[in-house]
Amino acid sequence: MTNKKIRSVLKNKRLEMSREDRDMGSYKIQKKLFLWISNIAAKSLKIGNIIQVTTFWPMPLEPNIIWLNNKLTELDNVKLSLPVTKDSDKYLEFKEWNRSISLIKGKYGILEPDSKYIITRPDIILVPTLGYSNTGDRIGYGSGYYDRTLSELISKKYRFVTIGIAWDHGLIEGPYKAASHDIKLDAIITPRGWVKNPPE
Ligand SMILES: Nc1nc2c(c(=O)[nH]1)N(C=O)[C@@H](CNc1ccc(C(=O)N[C@@H](CCC(=O)O)C(=O)O)cc1)CN2
Ligand SMILES: Nc1ncnc2c1ncn2[C@@H]1O[C@H](COP(=O)(O)OP(=O)(O)OP(=O)(O)O)[C@@H](O)[C@H]1O
Repeated sequence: MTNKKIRSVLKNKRLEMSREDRDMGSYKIQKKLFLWISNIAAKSLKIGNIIQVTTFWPMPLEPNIIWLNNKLTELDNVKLSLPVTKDSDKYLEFKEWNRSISLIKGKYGILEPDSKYIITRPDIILVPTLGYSNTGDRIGYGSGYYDRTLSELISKKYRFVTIGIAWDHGLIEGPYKAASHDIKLDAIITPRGWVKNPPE
């Protein structure tokens, strides 16, 4: 199957989810992720480190992680940022977000921070993921924003952990042949749990 075909199959499966499945699934993802991130934050707090977490503001059919985003603002040593698309190129910028920074509609109707401060070195990146394999391959909407942005961070030798956030049905059946530009996710979480375990 081509990536285009996989995308359309997965988008249809996503459309077929009931409101209850979406709500319960989002709840499970957020609960596990909050536990994982707050554990890391607690360890880092002891050594006085701040954790930069790049999350995303969900689109209507994606796992709804708004509760998580708000909850993470309560952790003292966690700083959040959200992806912002630019008109000039297809790289994402990660802009600082907290409860006193308002969100404004950007491209594709996605909410983005109304802030000027760009985070260049995230520690943890939550990546919206439409399709995935058990070994961390990822399919997004096909514009390559995350592949481009992550490969740039890797080329700068920055160290960070990527967590794909997906629905259970996003598992790609059969062998998946990744493109050379595809960046593997370090871990993937779905309502059922971790598909690929995160480090630590
Ligand atoms: N919540 C969220 N934020 C994100 C992304 C994402 O996938 N999800 N992105 C990931 O790169 C970036 C924005 N890039 C995007 C690229 C393409 C489409 C897109 O093709 N949208 C379809 C409909 C999507 C859907 O079916 O829900 C469209 O507009 O027709 C959306 C976002 C950064 N922010
Ligand atoms: N590092 C890169 N440099 C230049 N172009 C890239 C890079 N990564 C991906 N692309 C281009 O982006 C396009 C989309 O890639 P791909 O189909 O892998 O997207 P995706 O991972 O599904 O989408 P997204 O990251 O937007 O959610 C392709 O045409 C690809 O050539």
